[in-house]
Amino acid sequence: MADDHESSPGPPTTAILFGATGDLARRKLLPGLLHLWRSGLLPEMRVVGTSLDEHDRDSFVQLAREAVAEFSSDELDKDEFEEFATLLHWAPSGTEQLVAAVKEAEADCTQPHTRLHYLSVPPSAALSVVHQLRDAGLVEGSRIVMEKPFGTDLDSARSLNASIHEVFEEEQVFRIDHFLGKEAALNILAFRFANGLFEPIWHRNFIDHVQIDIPETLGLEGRSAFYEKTGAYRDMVVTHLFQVLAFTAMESPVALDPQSITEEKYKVFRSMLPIDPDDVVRGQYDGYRAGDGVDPDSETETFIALKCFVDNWRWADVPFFLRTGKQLAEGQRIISIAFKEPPKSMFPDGSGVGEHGPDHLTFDLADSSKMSLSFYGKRPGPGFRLDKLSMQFAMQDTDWAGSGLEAYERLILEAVKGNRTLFTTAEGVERLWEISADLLADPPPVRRYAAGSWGPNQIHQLIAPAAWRLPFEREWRDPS
Ligand SMILES: NC(=O)C1=CN([C@@H]2O[C@H](COP(=O)(O)OP(=O)(O)OC[C@H]3O[C@@H](n4cnc5c(N)ncnc54)[C@H](OP(=O)(O)O)[C@@H]3O)[C@@H](O)[C@H]2O)C=CC1
Ligand SMILES: O=C1O[C@H](COP(=O)(O)O)[C@@H](O)[C@H](O)[C@H]1O
Repeated sequence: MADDHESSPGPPTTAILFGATGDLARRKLLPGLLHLWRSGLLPEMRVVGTSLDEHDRDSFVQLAREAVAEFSSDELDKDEFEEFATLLHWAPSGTEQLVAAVKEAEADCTQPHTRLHYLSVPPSAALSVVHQLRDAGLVEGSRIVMEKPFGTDLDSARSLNASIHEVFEEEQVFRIDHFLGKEAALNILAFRFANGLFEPIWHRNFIDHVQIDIPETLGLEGRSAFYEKTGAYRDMVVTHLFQVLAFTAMESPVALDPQSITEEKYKVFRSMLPIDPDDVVRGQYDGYRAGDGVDPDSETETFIALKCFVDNWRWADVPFFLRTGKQLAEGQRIISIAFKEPPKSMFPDGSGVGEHGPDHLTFDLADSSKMSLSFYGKRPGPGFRLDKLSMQFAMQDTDWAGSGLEAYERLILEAVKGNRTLFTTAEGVERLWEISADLLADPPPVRRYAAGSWGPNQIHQLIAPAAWRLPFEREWRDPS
């Protein structure tokens, strides 16, 4: 990342999209590839789509046209679709058909293309695709993007990694976690390591606790059969929330390069204590069991809140509270760092100090980054009455508004360039399953919660005497 700035174009690329008719491909990958091509970041591109569906080139182009019309946020991308369509090819299922389609796609190319195999398929299909690529002779010099979840526990993750390594070198494997491609997540690194202000207080002497809170309002429309085997812990925590935790907790990397960042993240994972099932609240929203493909007695959690610890010199005894779930009251993605209260207060009882929780710093991981520093200040007027005030920053309010790449676009570009900085490694993934073993073996009971609520009541005991920062007492200020 340091040498190869993201604004430089990637090499000529053939993106081979397995699962090209699926939800992720339609919502993110096809619009993202079009955007990368149109913006000149992947100017020499071919796309080969494939899935188990019966398609040909024309019907695939039509599917991509509809996907772009529905999901692309950039009107110009929509306008230029027809030219992009000439770069699309379809491979009917079968190894020979795949080889033929890649050959056809690259027939008019004047330079060698980097082949990027994107496995946007259900986890159960991933290994068969890996073996198909081996049989098709499409492994050498290529890169492979693997979607989460990477296994369902330690044994399955080890076995999946071992099987992948029989075909691909680890350097060719890009395990994607799209939260690591979010502009706002990367801004945590900038904020922490490009400024002198906060890093000196970024540890247990000054920080009381950390919250990583990602409630979602959406339910499981069309995904309940997949989700029933996955649940909130595997879908969100062992993936996105722990990765975000690593960015928040890691030591300063030696450089902005894959090895340095990966080393520091892995040190965080190694320092994490095993998740104690007594520190976990699981929930399931009313109505989940009626979903297609869901067991009527399902114990799958659609909500999880937990307390965990990074047991190193910087963070020993500082609780990290994580929460995420479906069908909750609000959709938010925040990290909130709560500072310790002053040891003594000169302010008399009733002055308001501490009444609204600790002073804290909040990062909003929404597509356009926001940050807020909440602190106590004096209310204007007679006497000495204190209230919570805040300094807020919104990227949307700068000249850079709208110039970022969407997370999948950034990660596809980095994978094509062979830059592994923002991807997870086999050992990192395995360590996260290792600390999850006690919880997976002995999960606490699933408690019901009403759709549209904030989850089961037990979440308040989990975090007491602190309180969840969400729902916010005050809204983010509208920058405009
Ligand atoms: N959807 C999302 O928002 C996110 C998804 N992911 C991950 O992305 C992956 C895909 O998810 P999603 O798009 O939602 O799933 P879908 O079920 O919507 O799509 C899966 C796609 O894979 C195809 N497929 C299934 N088996 C094979 C196979 N053996 N060879 C080739 N293609 C195959 C399906 O084809 P057919 O329809 O013909 O069966 C379909 O096109 C999963 O690993 C998921 O965990 C990760 C983050 C977010
Ligand atoms: O990977 C996943 O992420 C989404 C949330 O991602 P976002 O970028 O839309 O916030 C989540 O809804 C989904 O269940 C999960 O599989």
